[in-house]
Amino acid sequence: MTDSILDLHINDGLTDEEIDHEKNTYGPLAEDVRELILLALQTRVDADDVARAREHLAAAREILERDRETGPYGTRYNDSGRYRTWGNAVMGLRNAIAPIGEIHEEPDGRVWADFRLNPAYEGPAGHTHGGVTALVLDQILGDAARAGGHPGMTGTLTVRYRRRTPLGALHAEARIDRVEGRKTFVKGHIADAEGVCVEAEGIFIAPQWMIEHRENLDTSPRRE
Ligand SMILES: CCCCCCCC(=O)SCCNC(=O)CCNC(=O)[C@H](O)C(C)(C)COP(=O)(O)OP(=O)(O)OC[C@H]1O[C@@H](n2cnc3c(N)ncnc32)[C@H](O)[C@@H]1OP(=O)(O)O
Repeated sequence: MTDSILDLHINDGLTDEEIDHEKNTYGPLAEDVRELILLALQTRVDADDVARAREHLAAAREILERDRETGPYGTRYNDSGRYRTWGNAVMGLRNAIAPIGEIHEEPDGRVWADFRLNPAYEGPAGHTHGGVTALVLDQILGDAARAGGHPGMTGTLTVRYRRRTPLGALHAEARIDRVEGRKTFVKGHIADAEGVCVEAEGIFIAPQWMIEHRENLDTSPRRE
């Protein structure tokens, strides 16, 4: 387990220009697929049109499969310190299910994101699935720990659902509460326009392997 995490931290030697090219090539593809996920849920066209659309999708899949990787994306970086976690389930640029585009880090340690959850994230009718809000909070709280200089794995995440979280425009934020040795305690929440919907507290623990290999890991503020 430990080795596989370190094995997936790879300096792939790309130039900044090559990274920008990849970003401009594959980012819009993920956007299109994100839109397709919603369309699969919402389209009302008839069976013939669905069949026709599926033929086009099969053709697109055939093109995309001509040259592909098979494993997880991991964390990739280059010599100028640009870290890419583009497969990340919450904010990966190339991951069509990732609901967050950008997570901001403030000098005072606050980490935040404004994002939208469309109906593909539904749990209770018309509202956000509780597992999705927990997913977002795990990432935001973990990022607050990392941005504050205390990266760790989630040991415990305690989530309190104070009221139903609507779909649509949401805001998430977190900051470090305290640090006790290898354990970092982080607090955060998700809010809609009316106020806080979900609160969370996380304990992020730096395992020994992470401390030993810290200089090679994803602790850079220049993560994208
Ligand atoms: C960095 C970018 C942001 C990433 C955001 C996404 C975050 C994630 O989703 S991470 C994935 C989910 N988490 C995991 O898979 C973690 C799996 N678990 C582990 O790897 C280990 O159990 C880990 C790292 C949590 C603790 O392992 P280890 O370092 O061996 O702990 P150990 O030496 O037993 O205990 C150290 C301290 O932590 C405490 N502790 C151990 N496990 C936990 C836990 N699960 N919860 C709370 N405290 C714990 C111990 O009591 C001990 O405390 P003290 O020092 O006061 O006695």
